[in-house]
Amino acid sequence: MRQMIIGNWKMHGLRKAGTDLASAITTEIGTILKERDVVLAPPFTLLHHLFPLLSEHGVGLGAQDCHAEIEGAYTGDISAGMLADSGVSHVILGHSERREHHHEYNALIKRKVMRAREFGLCPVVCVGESGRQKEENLAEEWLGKQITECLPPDFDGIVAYEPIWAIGTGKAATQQDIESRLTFLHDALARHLETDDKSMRVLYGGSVKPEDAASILAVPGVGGVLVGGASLSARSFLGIARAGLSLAS
Ligand SMILES: O=C[C@H](O)COP(=O)(O)O
Repeated sequence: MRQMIIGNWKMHGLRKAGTDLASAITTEIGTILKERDVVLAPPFTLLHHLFPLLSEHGVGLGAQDCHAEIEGAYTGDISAGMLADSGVSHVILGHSERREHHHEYNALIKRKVMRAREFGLCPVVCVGESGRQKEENLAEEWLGKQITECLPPDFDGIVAYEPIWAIGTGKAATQQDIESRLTFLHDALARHLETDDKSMRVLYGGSVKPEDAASILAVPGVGGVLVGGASLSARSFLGIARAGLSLAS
């Protein structure tokens, strides 16, 4: 399975800075794309603007959320159809920052996942436990619930394991922690989707940096990484995207 590297810019990037960042990344992405898939998820305001550049270089365009309804009186919201119309291929759903600041819950995320599929978008569904749940040994119960409640039975998208305690803290989970959680998630997915196929892409996200990317990407079962802060610099994002690859320059 090809690994996927997604850069989630979150609420960063005015037009000039975003264009410069995307240009610096696409200029050097060619050899990386021979071995890995790369998606950039800028803020909504840059989607339409960056689509031509990214598509010309084979980089996917990701959004950071969509509404669960097709259209309607939802001031400030963006529909899955609008994303598809702007060239978006992937949409991040259920990120812990959306769950926290926009009170998103599993049943709503599931509706968004189904809507995204309806419009041909690949959902990247985030799951992850809090520090407290980890300490109290409740992580697996929580992750299992997120899998069964967020994903429809015919789910064919991507899951991103993002422990909340690792996001934006500068301290990624250990290789052992990632491996054991990913084993759990692959099993939970197979049970929920009633399949023996455990090759679904499950990404890791949470303080991934160029210096530890190779070891994270080498963990068995890791389908790639979802990168936040380090995706805001071309140098660090490219460092992560090429980590562990033996690329002829
Ligand atoms: O979507 C990305 C994750 O929230 C990780 O963010 P981070 O790399 O800044 O910790």
